[in-house]
Amino acid sequence: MTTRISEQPAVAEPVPDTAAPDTADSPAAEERPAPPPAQDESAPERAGGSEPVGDAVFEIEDIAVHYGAFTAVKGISMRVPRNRVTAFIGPSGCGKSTLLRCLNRMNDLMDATVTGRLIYNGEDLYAPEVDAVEVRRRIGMVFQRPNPFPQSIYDNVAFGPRLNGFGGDLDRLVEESLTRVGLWNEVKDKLGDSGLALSGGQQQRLCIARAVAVEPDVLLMDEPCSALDPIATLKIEDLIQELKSTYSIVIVTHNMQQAARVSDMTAFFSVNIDDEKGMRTGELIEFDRTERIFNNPSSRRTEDYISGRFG
Ligand SMILES: Nc1ncnc2c1ncn2[C@@H]1O[C@H](COP(=O)(O)OP(=O)(O)OP(=O)(O)O)[C@@H](O)[C@H]1O
Repeated sequence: MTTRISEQPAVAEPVPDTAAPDTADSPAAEERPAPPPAQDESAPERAGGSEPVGDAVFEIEDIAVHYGAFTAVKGISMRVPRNRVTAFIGPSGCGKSTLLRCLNRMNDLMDATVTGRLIYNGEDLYAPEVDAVEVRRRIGMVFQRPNPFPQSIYDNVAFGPRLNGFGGDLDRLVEESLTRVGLWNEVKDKLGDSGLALSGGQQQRLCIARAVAVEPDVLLMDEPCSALDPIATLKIEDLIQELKSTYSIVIVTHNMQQAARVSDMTAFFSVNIDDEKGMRTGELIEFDRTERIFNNPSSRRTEDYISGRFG
């Protein structure tokens, strides 16, 4: 049974690196051929809008996000399936990261107003009694740039559990978390070394280990490979495939091949330009199985974007 977030004790969450610059995805990663899309018959069909989806971790209902007078996205309705990888793709500025940040109330930390309804495990994520800090523990986030704390590898992973008052075997939890992300063998003899001394790819896996150490329900990833080389990117993509048996994952990516490789469902967003008001507002164009989005999209706008006719 799902624990209600409004019943959870308050804990703190790792500090995000929201100032990370955009970097292009690795060209070599782009060149790797996409594997045949998964034929997962249990994946929901047509999960956008009001269409039913088997088991949704998030039900997004007519969400809009405003930064002051500027409306960044509006009219977003979709149901994000549990224990699947859902990719957000679309041109720069269409609001992918903005929507992602709604899913763990990270937008609360910015000057953003969220309207509409966002249901997480059957509960209104924005209800007054919901503790936003607890939300960010249960819904972890990984950022573009690896952002380990300037502490030891061990302490990076132990940080969240310690804050939560974890009373179990911390050494074991650290080992399990690092094993989960395929980092244990690489770091087991230098757990006291700084997390900042690791390579970029190792740092990103350390950040994922830090996120999973507090046993979240959902992992949000905002272009997690954009600062990594092709080998490190491949490791993170493999890791995402492994983690989805335990977590629901939502990933923002500029890399369409990456979306095709790692995700079960893909949401394509675009920008609606109102020249009269000078407004550029993001909107959801299509949300469907990844296979369908890439092979047989319903919308011409999706097709144009996928085929590179519009960027
Ligand atoms: N903190 C903020 N304050 C004001 N405006 C913002 C803020 N964050 C994003 N925006 C604006 O909201 C719109 C959507 O931005 P967002 O970063 O969500 O898009 P995106 O699709 O993730 O873009 P990209 O692919 O370039 O990262 C943009 O016009 C952006 O300038």
